[in-house]
Amino acid sequence: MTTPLIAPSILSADFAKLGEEVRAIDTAGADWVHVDVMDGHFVPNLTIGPAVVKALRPHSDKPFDVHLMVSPVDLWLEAFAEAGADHITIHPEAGPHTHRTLQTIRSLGKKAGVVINPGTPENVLEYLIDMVDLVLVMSVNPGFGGQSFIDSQLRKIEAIRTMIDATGRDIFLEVDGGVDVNTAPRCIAAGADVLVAGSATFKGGPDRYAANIAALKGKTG
Ligand SMILES: O=C(CO)[C@@H](O)[C@H](O)COP(=O)(O)O
Ligand SMILES: [Co+2]
Repeated sequence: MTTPLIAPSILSADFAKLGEEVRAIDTAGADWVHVDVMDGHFVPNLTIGPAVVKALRPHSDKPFDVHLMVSPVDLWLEAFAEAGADHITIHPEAGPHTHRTLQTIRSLGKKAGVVINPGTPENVLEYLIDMVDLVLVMSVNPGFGGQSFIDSQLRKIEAIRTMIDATGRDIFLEVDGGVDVNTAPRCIAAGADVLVAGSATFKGGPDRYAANIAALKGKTG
């Protein structure tokens, strides 16, 4: 089975020592650093802004995968790009002109991604796929870490894998929410190549991060 890239969500890190936590997951084998940005309006939770991303940037050379759960989203693209985001992913529900939003992200020199909520069908990608470098399938409703994986999203991952393969381009297919050692292999079998994992990475504290990430990659120690 393909070895996935692992993107720990720092939403599950110790917020009192975020720089240290980012360094710890980097050393432990994280491939990307997933940053959940929530505005208390698009989703019922409030997290971090561009100043925190900028402060964390020197702590790792790994790509910063910034998941914007913010509406309206366009106002924030430049600030997160300048703060050091490498990937910026947006929800189509978070602004009136998704295609233009993706154009803007790319014009800022960043990889652009669309995030598909559990209740949103994959056909939202039909006229956007030429504009994306990654697709992020939410396997929980956005807003919180530690929720249970929604099984129905596996069928969506399979459908999006077929859509991506038909483009002939390299587009990452990422899954976010409730990913653990049990659900990870199912996501990979369905066609995912990047797994976001918050609780499953950070559980047990820093001494466990390397083993947790290895287990998500399907490598037993
Ligand atoms: O975007 C989100 C939640 O909105 C995620 O990135 C979660 O933070 C993942 O947490 P776990 O489900 O892996 O604990
Ligand atoms: Co996320």
